[in-house]
Amino acid sequence: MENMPVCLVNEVDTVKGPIHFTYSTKVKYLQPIISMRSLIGCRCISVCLPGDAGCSCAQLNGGNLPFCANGFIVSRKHVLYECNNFCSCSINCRNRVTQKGMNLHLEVFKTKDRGWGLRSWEPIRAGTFICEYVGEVIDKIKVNEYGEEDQYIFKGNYVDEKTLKWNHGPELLGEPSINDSEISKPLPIILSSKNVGNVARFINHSCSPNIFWQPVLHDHDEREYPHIMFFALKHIPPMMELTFDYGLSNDNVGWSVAGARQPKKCLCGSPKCRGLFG
Ligand SMILES: C[S@@+](CC[C@H](N)C(=O)[O-])C[C@H]1O[C@@H](n2cnc3c(N)ncnc32)[C@H](O)[C@@H]1O
Repeated sequence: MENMPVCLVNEVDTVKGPIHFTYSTKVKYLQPIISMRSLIGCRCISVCLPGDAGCSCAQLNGGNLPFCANGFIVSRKHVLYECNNFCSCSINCRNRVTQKGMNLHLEVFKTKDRGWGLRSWEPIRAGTFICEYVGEVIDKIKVNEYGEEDQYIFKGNYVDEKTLKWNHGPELLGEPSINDSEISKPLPIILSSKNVGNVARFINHSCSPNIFWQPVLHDHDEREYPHIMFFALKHIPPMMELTFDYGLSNDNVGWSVAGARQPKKCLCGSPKCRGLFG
């Protein structure tokens, strides 16, 4: 179903594979995409160019394009707009990255103490698109019903647009971070990949993560329901586990929250481990 096959490897015990779930490359929304607000296309010929005042997609991204020519993300936004079906630019436009799907040889592997995890056969450069968090959108009203037992819930916090710096995400350019805890708000979208999901459901938490998520719109314009796309925060050697920071719901630190109602004991092994996550 993916551009590249995904391997499943267990060198730790005799378990054959994860508990059954339906693999999907598409988010299951509460309503069909066709009934959602649609994006407006740009009028660029061939490809969009950075800094083009006439490109409406660049304007939606604050006046510039969020990807460099070879597809690495160079700016983080509250929501990032890719070019879409209504744009006149070609599929080769640099502002079409995540919509093309994942392009890495990823492997789901059994960790010693944290269930299954995800890693890549190839080295990954900082800023590379990795994969989307695919799941079923959960009705906010019903989240308590789901949340209790569901370790595959994705909930995120985002930083207010006014305070979001161009290079927000300290390790992307090696600058100090701003204190998220005082200014982060919950992202409206909540996803569960318990029953329907993709490789992203196997990404474990780390207090020193090597990937981050970014909300992206490319096939509808409902800002409340962006796609959650993962990118490399730093250069990642082959076979190193891919991890993101689930955050800690109690004190709102970090960008995202996943897991059970109560924070869990963290086994990430980082020297900067906070001890708990979720
Ligand atoms: C979204 S799932 C990740 C995939 C999961 N390891 C599996 O086997 O399906 C989240 C769950 O993985 C485990 N987990 C993830 N990161 C962990 C960490 N740093 N320490 C301990 N357990 C972790 C916890 O059980 C958590 O609720």
